[in-house]
Formats: sequence, structure tokens, C-alpha cells
Amino acid sequence: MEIQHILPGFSPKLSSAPSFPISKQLFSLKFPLLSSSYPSIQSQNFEVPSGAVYPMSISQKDICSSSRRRVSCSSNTADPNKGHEVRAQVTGRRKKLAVFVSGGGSNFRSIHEASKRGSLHGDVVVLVTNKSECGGAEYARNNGIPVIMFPKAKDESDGLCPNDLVDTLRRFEVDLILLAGYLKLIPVELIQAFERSIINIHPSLLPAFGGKGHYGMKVHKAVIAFGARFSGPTVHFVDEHYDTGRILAQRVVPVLANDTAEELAARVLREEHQLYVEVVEALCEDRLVWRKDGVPLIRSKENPDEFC
Ligand SMILES: Nc1nc2c(c(=O)[nH]1)N[C@@H](CN(C=O)c1ccc(C(=O)N[C@@H](CCC(=O)O)C(=O)O)cc1)CN2
Ligand SMILES: NCC(=O)N[C@@H]1O[C@H](COP(=O)([O-])[O-])[C@@H](O)[C@H]1O
Repeated sequence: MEIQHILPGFSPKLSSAPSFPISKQLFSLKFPLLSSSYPSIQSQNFEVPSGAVYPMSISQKDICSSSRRRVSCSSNTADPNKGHEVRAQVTGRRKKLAVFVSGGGSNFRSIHEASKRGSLHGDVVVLVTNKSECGGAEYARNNGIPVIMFPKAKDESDGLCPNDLVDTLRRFEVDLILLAGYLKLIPVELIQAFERSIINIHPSLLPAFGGKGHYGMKVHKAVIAFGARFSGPTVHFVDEHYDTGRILAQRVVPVLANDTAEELAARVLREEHQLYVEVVEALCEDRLVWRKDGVPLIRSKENPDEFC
């Protein structure tokens, strides 16, 4: 496949990674520059949201210089003449977002806050939950965001069936569905109705530590029990199974020898809040590109030939 090694820089060369003192601070992996041994990618055809296909060349520069490179690759461009930042203008209609939660909703809050401060070109128009009294639902009600129940739970009086949920989200004119700590299986009716428009954030480096039974603290306990040295959040597209959809973005954090599951969870969650906001900002700015082999990529805001 002509783009077999397009992103080798993403795999950390651990032999060159510096050793870290046992401390609770984050570190950034240095990703190797793309060496000349990798086939150069001169021009590839990519699908773009409008469906048009146009050649795009990807130079052999280091596509991501560190694990902490912002997905949006910094949207501000300082104007030397004016001495202040000039935010790149975003055109097009603001995207309408539906967020699905089951718990506290800290990722939901991060996205809503980014929308309110203007860095995210979209609005949360509806919250969906299976737990009417969860923290995410309370936050939505306190911020005037409609809350709908799905699926219909035994101990809940109301709730929608899959087809009614699709109809309801269509009435809200939803463009993008964001799962954020939602613990139920998304039905195939929704996946078919919102093709390539449902993403999820998972608290491990998929495909490791994913699938049925892998949620919340269970994930972090398994990471520690297996002795994994790295973990971190994954944002992926949602298909009909748990955590098997195409990976869109990841961040890496260290797993320290004396970590508790709670300490690891907190370290990963901090990265989740940043990563999810940056990914949703990119999607709201139509910076998503589908590689010919079906892998989704996020185009850099600074240089359309670079990917995050
Ligand atoms: N069709 C899909 N639906 C959902 C996905 C997905 O990738 N495809 N992601 C999950 C989120 N998730 C991991 O990121 C996840 C959530 C829940 C479970 C799980 O095992 N749930 C239990 C029920 C838990 C409960 O009710 O408290 C179960 O199904 O037995 C695994 C992974 C959201 N939906
Ligand atoms: N497999 C799904 C899963 O485990 N999701 C995880 O649930 C937490 C929700 O936190 P939040 O409600 O504060 O956003 C997050 O850590 C998210 O990655």
C-alpha cells in the first residue's frame, strides 16, 4: 500500500526516550523524524468531507514532533506588525453537537466551555444520557441544554427507542455525536443514520484495554495490572462494536511504577480534556481527511500538508 508508513513518527523510539525519575509529572515523548528510509509520500488522494478528492502531498517532515503536539497545531498566527495574535478565521456554519454521557461529564463540560469561549466552532444542542440524575445531565440542565434519555432504562420512567432517538437528533439538526463517558452500546440504527459522525473518547491506547467490560476505573486497573508503561486517551470513530472503530487521535502518558489506578486515571483525564476539545475543534472546522485505506487524519491548521 502506497501509504504503508505515512506516520512512523507516531511510534516512539523508546531506545532514545530519556529515562524518567519516579515523579508524577507528565513528560513528552520525542518522536523520531521521518528518516529517509521511509517511502516518501508525494501525492495521495484523500477523501475530503465534501466528497471531492484532490491530490495532497505530505512532505517527509516530522508529522508530530512530540506526543503533546496540539491536534490543532496552534490556531493562532501572531501578526509581527501588530504584535498580537490573529486567530485564523473559521468560515461555515457552526456545527450542532449531541453529547452522550453516563457519569460526571467532565469531558462534556470541557467541550461546552470551549464552545462558549469561541475556540470551538460548534454548539452542544442536546445531551443524551441513560442516567437522568448523573452529573453531566445536571450540568446540561443548569446550562439550558435539553436532556433526553436513551435507552429506556428499567428504573427510569421515560426513554427513547433507537428509531425515535434518530428522529429526535434529526430534529435537533445534529451534525456530530460525541460520546463522553457513555456506558451503553450505540445501536446500529444510530450508526447508520450518522455515518462517520459519531466519535468516542476511551481512556486507554486502543486497541489495548478496550471492548466490553472496559470502562472507567476498570481500564486503569487493567493497565496497571498488566504492567503497561504507557497509557493515554484515544479518540475514535464509533462502529457497531465497543472500541473497534477507526482511531482518530491519541495522547501518551507514562504509567509510573507506584501509580494507583486513581492517579493514572487523573493523569489520563487531564489529557482527555485537551485532546477531545482539540479533535472536536478540528472536526467543526472540517479539518478531517480520510486516507484511502480508511484511516481518518486531522489536517494541521497551520499547514494543510501536515497531519496531527
Ligand atoms: N456501538 C458502540 N457503542 C459504544 C462505544 C463504541 O465504541 N461502539 N463506545 C462506548 C464507550 N466505551 C468505551 O469507550 C464503553 C462503554 C461501556 C462498556 C461496557 O462494557 N458497558 C457495560 C455496561 C456498563 C453499565 O451499564 O454500567 C456492558 O455493555 O456490559 C464498554 C466500553 C459507548 N458505546
Ligand atoms: N469506555 C468508556 C470510558 O471508560 N470512558 C471514560 O469515562 C470517563 C468519563 O469521564 P467524564 O464523565 O468526567 O467525562 C472518561 O475517562 C472516559 O475516557
